[in-house]
Amino acid sequence: MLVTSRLTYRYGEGGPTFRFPDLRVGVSEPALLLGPSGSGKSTWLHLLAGILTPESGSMELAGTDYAQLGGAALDRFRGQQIGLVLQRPYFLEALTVRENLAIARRTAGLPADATIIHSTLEQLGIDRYADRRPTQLSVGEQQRVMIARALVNQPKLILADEPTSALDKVNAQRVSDLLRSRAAELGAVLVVVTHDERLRADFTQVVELRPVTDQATARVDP
Ligand SMILES: Nc1ncnc2c1ncn2[C@@H]1O[C@H](COP(=O)(O)OP(=O)(O)OP(=O)(O)O)[C@@H](O)[C@H]1O
Repeated sequence: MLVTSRLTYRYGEGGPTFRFPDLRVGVSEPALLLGPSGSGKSTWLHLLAGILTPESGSMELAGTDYAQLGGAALDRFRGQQIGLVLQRPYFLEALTVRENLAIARRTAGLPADATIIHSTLEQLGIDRYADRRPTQLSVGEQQRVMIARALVNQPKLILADEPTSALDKVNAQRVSDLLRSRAAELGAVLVVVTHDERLRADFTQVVELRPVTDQATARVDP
């Protein structure tokens, strides 16, 4: 369960304060955070990912308020508990797909477990690309490798930032299906941030940010 309360963030002194809606997201209740450009979606995702530190508020995952963590403790928590999927793939290009996943595990202080790496690639239908470099794959295949890397540490929270915006309808649906089915299998909470309205029907909770600059408010669909 991910539970956030009264999260706020401000870019520098004098900048607008973003006040984010409280979230309560359980396993098998994936949440979609929608909002137009500039409404603060990426800011929100970066807070949830522990990349930005909130000005105030709490974020609790598996009993830990990680808004209170910093330094090495936050790095370890993020590496082991949170899997991040971004809009555009980025990889260590000199390394193979398999090696990219191994690095993701080692960076989080986990052993590079060949069995887990293989089964993660297999579940995403990309085990045959394990020894290729990511640049030798299509954009859609790279997207699946990025999802595999986000899942390889078996995180408790999967966050995805605009994972489908650059994809056509068929591939967008495939990515949405993969994220939801893998999250359910791992017993992980899934939160997707997007302006892609096509995803709305796939998600249990939809939270909308309004395009306001000094205060972000939301409507929560039951
Ligand atoms: N580093 C920064 N310094 C100051 N202001 C910033 C910074 N990053 C973002 N902002 C501002 O905060 C607001 C929200 O940005 P954010 O990227 O979170 O929006 P978004 O909803 O994700 O937009 P998009 O869909 O276009 O990516 C924008 O007005 C943006 O200009």
